[in-house]
Amino acid sequence: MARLLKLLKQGPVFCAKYCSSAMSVEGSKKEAACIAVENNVKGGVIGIGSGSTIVYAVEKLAEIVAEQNLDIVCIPTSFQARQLIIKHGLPLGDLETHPVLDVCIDGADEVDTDLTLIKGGGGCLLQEKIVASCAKKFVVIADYRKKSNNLGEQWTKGIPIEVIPLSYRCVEMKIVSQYGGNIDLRLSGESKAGPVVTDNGNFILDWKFPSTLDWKAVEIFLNMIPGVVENGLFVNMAHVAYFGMKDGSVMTKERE
Ligand SMILES: O=C[C@H](O)[C@H](O)[C@H](O)COP(=O)(O)O
Repeated sequence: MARLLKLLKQGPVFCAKYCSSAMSVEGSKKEAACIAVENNVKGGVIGIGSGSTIVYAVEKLAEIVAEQNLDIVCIPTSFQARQLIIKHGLPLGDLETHPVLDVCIDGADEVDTDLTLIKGGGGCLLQEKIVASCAKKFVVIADYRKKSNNLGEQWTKGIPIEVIPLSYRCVEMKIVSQYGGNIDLRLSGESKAGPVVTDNGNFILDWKFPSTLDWKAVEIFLNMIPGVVENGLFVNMAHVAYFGMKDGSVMTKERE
């Protein structure tokens, strides 16, 4: 109890839930997702992110919509998100009919102390960034492995960059000549020979950057390269992050 009281006094970083048992990664994703949905969904237009953590958020959303008879519309950020919404019988909308969202909830690959994010580990960064940019509130849900002091400490696969296929070599060269590091074209692996093709028909480059950089400047630089469609840096977008911690607590961090 003393520990809980201490956590509650930590300003914008506080413990929303506490229990003493050790938590698995999946358990911590679920805790973060459930608390985030409980605290941020009151009805309205909801952006649904992509990845494994959002699955728990959609389950919780379906539960509270049924319990409280909430009036919502869900806007997907990917093929996967659309399928999740349909699977749970939630109302499906799009940005054409709902260009302003009340809240968007999504996972992240890494979250630094400024709530700058790396996203796109699952290749969905483009639609995720579009949908999040239309939301009045962008809520991030993540397990404890995603929380870091500096980007690159936890997520070592690099910043995903979605590119028009014919441009990928030129984009690689321009990034490396400006900032260094190294870049891999993301490949499909065993499921198919050749590159990953995104929901939008593009390729993904994964840029292992050499050091901590001015992320806003990097984001702008990347998006100015002809052929780049979007990059996985989300700067000044997240309003709040919920981290499921190893001890079963959920830590909340608001953007200052
Ligand atoms: O492209 C994928 C998305 O950006 C995901 O939100 C991100 O990779 C986090 O996914 P997960 O919740 O599976 O860790």
